[in-house]
Amino acid sequence: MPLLSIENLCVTLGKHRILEEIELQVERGEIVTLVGPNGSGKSTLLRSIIGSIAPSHGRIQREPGLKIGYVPQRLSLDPTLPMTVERFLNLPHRHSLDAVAHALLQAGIPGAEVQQIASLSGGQFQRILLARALLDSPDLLLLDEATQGLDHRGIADFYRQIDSVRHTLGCGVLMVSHELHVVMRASDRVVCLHGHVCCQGTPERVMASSAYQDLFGLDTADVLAFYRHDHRHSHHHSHSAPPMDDSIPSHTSTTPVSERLH
Ligand SMILES: Nc1ncnc2c1ncn2[C@@H]1O[C@H](COP(=O)(O)OP(=O)(O)OP(=O)(O)O)[C@@H](O)[C@H]1O
Repeated sequence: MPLLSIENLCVTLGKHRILEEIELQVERGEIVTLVGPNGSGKSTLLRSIIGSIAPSHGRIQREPGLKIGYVPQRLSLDPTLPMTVERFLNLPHRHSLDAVAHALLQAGIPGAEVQQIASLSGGQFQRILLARALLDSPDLLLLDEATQGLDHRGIADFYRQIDSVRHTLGCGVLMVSHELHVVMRASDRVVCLHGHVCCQGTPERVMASSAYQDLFGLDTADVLAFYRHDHRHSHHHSHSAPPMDDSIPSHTSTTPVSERLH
């Protein structure tokens, strides 16, 4: 049984139908990324999965006992409020010192317990949010644009951490991202959303689909070229600096693309 199975999900907010007939599954150990233009319903879908938005139709089946870790798109804290990382991670429930230390390690920011939240950089704070989501060893990790505001290196590091976490925990990952270049390297499967699922499948197949190209336009060719650049070969550099390779190993899932054109 998949960790998560969504069938014919429809969501209406106010008078507007935001999501239409969504079909989606996430298996243990896979990274699935939702891409789509602004307002296409990505956050709404994640919020439906965590149960904060009720579907108007369809169903969301979770593996029995499924533990979900969620990194929201935005979390603003009052910067004048003195609060250590440890205290923040113990809200709303207390965790053991060991559990906090372990989550920080898994999130790639070990030993940050005593730091003040207000003193953290954007990238460090994103890792604290990731640590918070990892505290209960989730079976499914949901990330809503967790890398927004990070620079190129920070984004690559963050996705590398996610890849490591899914191997260590064996969890499934469903994430929303606008960073198409990185997404295509970091995901096993990509789901292109525009109110409905336009297409889904392996990154390369999704990028080659006309539904995806209609949504993302001409830039697609560049992304595809980037993705196809095979980093298993070696680079020859004439200088001693390390190669500028922020890539995350691509995966070889053979999931076929499914496509619906509207
Ligand atoms: N509580 C709400 N009531 C009414 N409409 C809402 C509500 N929340 C979101 N919407 C609308 O639902 C649509 C989808 O929003 P959502 O945040 O899911 O999109 P998104 O794909 O995550 O966008 P972005 O990439 O900009 O974050 C938008 O048109 C938004 O205005």
